[in-house]
Amino acid sequence: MAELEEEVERRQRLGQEAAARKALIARSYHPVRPHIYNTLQDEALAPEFLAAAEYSTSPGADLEGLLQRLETVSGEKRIYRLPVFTAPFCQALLEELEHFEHSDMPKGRPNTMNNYGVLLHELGLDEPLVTPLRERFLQPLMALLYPDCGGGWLDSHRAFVVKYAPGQDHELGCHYDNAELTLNVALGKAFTGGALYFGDLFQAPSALARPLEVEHVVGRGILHRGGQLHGARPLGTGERWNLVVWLRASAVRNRLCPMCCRKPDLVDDDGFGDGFTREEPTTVDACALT
Ligand SMILES: O=C(O)CCC(=O)C(=O)O
Ligand SMILES: [Fe+2]
Repeated sequence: MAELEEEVERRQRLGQEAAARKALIARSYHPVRPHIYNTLQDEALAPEFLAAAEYSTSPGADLEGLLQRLETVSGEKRIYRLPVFTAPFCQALLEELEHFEHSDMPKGRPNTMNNYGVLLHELGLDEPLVTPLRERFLQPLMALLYPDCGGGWLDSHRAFVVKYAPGQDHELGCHYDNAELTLNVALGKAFTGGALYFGDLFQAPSALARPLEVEHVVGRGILHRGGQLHGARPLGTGERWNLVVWLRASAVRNRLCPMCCRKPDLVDDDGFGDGFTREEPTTVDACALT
């Protein structure tokens, strides 16, 4: 019980501590690639990603048409893949993240399973990079791919970078995300191993019976439902940095918390918090299992 109480208190402090780190970083951190902090430009995005997003916003766009513009990794598990950023943008983002990692700035870690990596909102990258990525590009794509999981109702996110390297974290246990939908982009560097494995939705009876192995491809992003059980195999060689964006739809999660599967009991928090809102939920067609 004491351990549990301590964990509850730790989680209650997270929002305030993150806000304090963000303020300190904004005051004293000097980026090495300042252009990363400018508003996201189309030039940073892979042509395939731009084309898929543009198609998704065009009149008459449908799922079948979109599926011709991206790779279906598993139709049954509804896992898809497509290039997201250009190689030079991946490189610049990696250089910036590595520079920050080596700085003496305070760092909030992505979650209890990752001891390295960075929370993008603490670095000040939410407003210029992740929010436009979600609103302009991911939302139309996700609305066609996952209309039943809030894909058309995304209104917040939690974005972070996970890092695996020799002597640091090297694998990730099986889990489901605190997200309706997830984008996971392999930024680099060069590595072997580290494949993702996917089971079924976590509510399914034998959800991890026959996992599907999915190798990362540098520059490409994997799209999946947050509730799909998954983990990362051990890193072989090299260093792996991935950008993970947990996408949230308050219209879905306000009704049922995706972590505890109960009606949420809310407390105030800073920023996006965990993506819940106090507004009357919009009516969406969501399946309780997704
Ligand atoms: O290591 C990876 O690429 C997966 C990361 C992940 O699933 C997560 O952070 O939620
Ligand atoms: Fe995950």
